Amino acid sequence: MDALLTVAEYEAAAQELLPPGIWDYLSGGSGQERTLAANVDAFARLALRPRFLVDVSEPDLSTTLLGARLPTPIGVAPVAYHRLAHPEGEVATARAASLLVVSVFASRTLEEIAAAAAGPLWLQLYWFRRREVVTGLVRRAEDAGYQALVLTLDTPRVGRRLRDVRRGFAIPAGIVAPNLEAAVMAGTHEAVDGESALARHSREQFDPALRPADLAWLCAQTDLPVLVKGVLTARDAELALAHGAAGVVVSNHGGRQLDGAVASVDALAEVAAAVGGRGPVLLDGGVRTGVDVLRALALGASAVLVGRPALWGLAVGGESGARAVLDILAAELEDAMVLSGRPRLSDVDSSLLAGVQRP
Ligand SMILES: Cc1cc2nc3c(=O)[nH]c(=O)nc-3n(C[C@H](O)[C@H](O)[C@H](O)COP(=O)(O)O)c2cc1C
Ligand SMILES: O=C(O)C(=O)c1ccccc1
Repeated sequence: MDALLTVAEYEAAAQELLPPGIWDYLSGGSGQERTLAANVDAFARLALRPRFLVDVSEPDLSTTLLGARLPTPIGVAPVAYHRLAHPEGEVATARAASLLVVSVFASRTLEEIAAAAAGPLWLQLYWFRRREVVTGLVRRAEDAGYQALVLTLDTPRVGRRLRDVRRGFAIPAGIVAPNLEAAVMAGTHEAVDGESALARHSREQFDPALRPADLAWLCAQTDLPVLVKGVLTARDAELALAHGAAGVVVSNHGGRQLDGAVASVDALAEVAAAVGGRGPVLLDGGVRTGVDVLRALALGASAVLVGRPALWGLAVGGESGARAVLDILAAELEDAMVLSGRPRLSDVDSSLLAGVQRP
């Protein structure tokens, strides 16, 4: 087989390899999948304005995020159950990633992942009704050396993902979320009529009454920085920072929650302006090339996260497949920085984009 050269080629190879039900869970979105498609399409509409007569002989992709030096501004978004893609699951991803946001629904323990990790780990949390589940995870993350927490705001319940509803999707027996006690996980393996097992589970276990005061309470439980994920408006960025958040992840959950929500890259400039340098602004959703990474940085992102692309790499080749996908994105980003006359990330701003208001 010829080497796979693009994320799109990994996507096609992963689809060949994975059972259809797992493929649909990983790749699908909610509703008509309009936001899923919009995330990718919105990037393609952002045209670049290269400049020349700039010394681009030493491109530098490195950056600092929450005090940690990273070789590239590309991390892995929190995705549940990496063992759906590969038996080693998150341990393989952690070896490949320079920044991994571990899902609270990870299929390996926080400690196993920490022992394997090549770079910083952050732990993503949902707002469980049983608050002691949240605080217990915060303690474990601190003890295992995780460097930040990420509270996902966009999931008061799991969205209607019609592919999963039609298949009666449930997590296969044998793949578990070992960081959550069995009582909290009840029902995730049983198909139900008219709803995916995860959607039903989320209605039972997630507290949909999450308010700003709860975010402030979570921040007070820990010295770790707490980022909020799922921000699409200046209003929510401001509220979150005012209640203790250290940064935000601009995201629509990869088009899996509110179908019709704005493409994440189209929400980025508004959110970055509201944050105004008070903390990092990450973006996820639809990043499929290094040029997409550059576009997000130009609109104010401090770094980007990729969700599905990492899982496609994992499905194709475990640790080395995940690494290959991240290496493709980094190589494409370097190429785009050199060819656009922006050899350092500090050179990347909105002057790179056609038709974007410049300060
Ligand atoms: C299979 C799958 C599982 C996910 N699980 C979680 C999760 O447990 N927690 C979370 O905050 N986001 C979760 N997400 C959303 C991702 O963190 C991220 O927002 C999204 O995948 C980014 O879009 P992309 O896949 O286009 O890169 C999941 C996404 C996918 C595809
Ligand atoms: O599938 C998802 O996108 C997700 O966020 C989730 C929610 C609950 C359990 C597992 C994953």
